[in-house]
Amino acid sequence: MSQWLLEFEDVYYTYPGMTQPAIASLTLRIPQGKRCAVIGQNGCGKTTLFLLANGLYKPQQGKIYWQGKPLNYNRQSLIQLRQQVGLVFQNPEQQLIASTVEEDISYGLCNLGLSEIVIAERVKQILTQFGLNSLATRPIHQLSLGQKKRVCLAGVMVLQPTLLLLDEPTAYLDPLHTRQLAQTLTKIHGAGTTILMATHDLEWVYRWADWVFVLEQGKLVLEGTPQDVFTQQDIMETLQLGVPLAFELLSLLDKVDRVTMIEQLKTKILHILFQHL
Ligand SMILES: Nc1ncnc2c1ncn2[C@@H]1O[C@H](COP(=O)(O)OP(=O)(O)OP(=O)(O)O)[C@@H](O)[C@H]1O
Repeated sequence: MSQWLLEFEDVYYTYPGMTQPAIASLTLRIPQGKRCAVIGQNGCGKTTLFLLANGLYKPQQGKIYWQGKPLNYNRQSLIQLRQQVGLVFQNPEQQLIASTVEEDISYGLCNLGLSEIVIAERVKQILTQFGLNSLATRPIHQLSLGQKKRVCLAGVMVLQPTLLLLDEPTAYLDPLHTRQLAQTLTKIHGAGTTILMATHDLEWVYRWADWVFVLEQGKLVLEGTPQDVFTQQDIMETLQLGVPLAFELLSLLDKVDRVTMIEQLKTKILHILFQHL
């Protein structure tokens, strides 16, 4: 099997009525088994990339391949693709459609034509796995935002996707729920799912990702390990993205020679901290 799960080859996508493409000449390959992050300024095309990746949008030019085969846009192929490429939207309100938690989680399984017994079993397992048992029969509108986000992730993971796409999953989460999400994603990745996350949280990217894609105006401008990408500090500053504070402070240690005084180091660290305010 190819080492690439999903491949974009010179893809263009322009929204109806718009003149500028949201995705332009995009060539990008998602490596199997990795924790990938896609970063870039607001409006650089991250969400559009995801909507193309699971076939909700069709490129006007270029090709997208899933496991080496070009995407097919007939109904049956798209149902299969969306089971394998799970997308968690940034805003849970766009994703949650049923009235209760367990109904919502079972919705996607019903589309796969599974028996009621299998569906009930899979829903039960995922409710337990995501700590949602006490909320199973709760109306969706009564949940907190953090709980809704967890239900969205459970509703996608119940389909056992090969690739999980997460659009800004840490947005609006408090530190506790951000840590819980990190633990959940570690388990999901450990069980064999490749993950691609869009985020503005560079500290998270630095600690979490194996591979980073940097987009600008719908194009891939940089990719590599977090270390490789953030070492291109000039490019990251030109793109107005900057680099993670942790990276910058740790890089400082590499530059310090033995004779540099501690006081000088402290001054430099304070200077960097102020730049990150
Ligand atoms: N429905 C739409 N109709 C027209 N233009 C759109 C639509 N959705 C997005 N766009 C435009 O497409 C471009 C890419 O938007 P997209 O939402 O993919 O960016 P993004 O990187 O996800 O942004 P953010 O970080 O703010 O979530 C932007 O210029 C945006 O204005």
